[in-house]
Amino acid sequence: MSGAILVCDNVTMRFGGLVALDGLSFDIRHGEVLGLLGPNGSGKTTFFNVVTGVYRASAGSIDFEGREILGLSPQAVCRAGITRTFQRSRLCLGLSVFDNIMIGHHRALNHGLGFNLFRRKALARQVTESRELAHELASSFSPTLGRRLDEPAGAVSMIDRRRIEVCRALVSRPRLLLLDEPSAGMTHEECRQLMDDILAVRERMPGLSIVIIEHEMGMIERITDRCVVLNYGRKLCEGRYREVASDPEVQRAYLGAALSEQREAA
Ligand SMILES: Nc1ncnc2c1ncn2[C@@H]1O[C@H](COP(=O)(O)OP(=O)(O)OP(=O)(O)O)[C@@H](O)[C@H]1O
Repeated sequence: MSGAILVCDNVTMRFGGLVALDGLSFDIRHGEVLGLLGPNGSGKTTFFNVVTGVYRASAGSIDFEGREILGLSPQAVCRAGITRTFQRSRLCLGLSVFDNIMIGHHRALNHGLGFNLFRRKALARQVTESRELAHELASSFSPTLGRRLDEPAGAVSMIDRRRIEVCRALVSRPRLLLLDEPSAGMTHEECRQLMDDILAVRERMPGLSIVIIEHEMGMIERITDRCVVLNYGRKLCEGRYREVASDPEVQRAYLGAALSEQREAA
C-alpha cells in the first residue's frame, strides 16, 4: 500500500453562508480502506458529493490518479474510476437484482437501436456476458443472492439489498469505491456480515481503495487501515483508528455532538 490515488487539497464547499467543507486536505492511498468519521453534519457526505461531481466545490482541487476531477460530471467521475453507494438506498425495487446491478455497468453496454435490432447474436452475447458478470459478483457476496438475479430487488432481505448496491458500484471495476454508511438501518449481525463482505472484496480486489463513512465504531476499527475525522467541515485529525479514537479533540467533538443531541431531545 503506497502512494496516493486521490489528493484532496484545500477543498471548500459553501451552501450560501454555511461552510460544509472548510479548506479540507488529505490523501487516499492506493489499496487502503479509509474511514471517514465525524459527528452528524460534519461534511462527510458532502465530501462524497463533491468527489463524485454531484456538488461543485467552491474552491480547492481534487487530483485522482494525476488528473483534476473537480468540475467533472458524475458520469465522467464514474468513467474516471470512482463509484459510490448512497446513505439511503437507491435501488429500483421493482426491477430485478440483475437489472439493478447492471445499472452500474450501462456505459460499457451497447444500447444502440441498430445494435439491438440487427446485431442479435452480439446482443445475445452481451446479455450472456452481463449475466455471468452479475452472477459472479453477486455470488461472491452471497451464493443465495447469485441465484436470485431474476427476482425483484424488493423481494430480497435488507442486507442483500445493500450487497446489490455494492455490486452495482463494483461492476464497472472502479479503482476507488466510496461507501456512505453501508450498515445504516441494519441489525448488528447484518452489519457484521456486511463488513465481512467488504473485507472479502478487499481480498479479491487488492488494488481497490475504499473510503467508508460509518458510525459503528467497532466496524470502523475492524476494517479500516486509517481514519480521517471531520468536524464542521474541517479535518480534525487522521491516523489509525486507535490513535484518532483516543485524540482528546475527537472525543470532545463527539461528546459535544452527543450533548447537543441530548439537549435537543430534552
Ligand atoms: N444541498 C445542501 N444544501 C444546504 N446545506 C447542505 C446541503 N448538503 C449538506 N448541507 C449541510 O452541510 C453540512 C454537512 O452535511 P453532510 O450531510 O455532509 O454531513 P455528514 O457528516 O454526512 O452528516 P451525517 O453523518 O448526519 O450524514 C450540514 O450542515 C448540512 O445541513
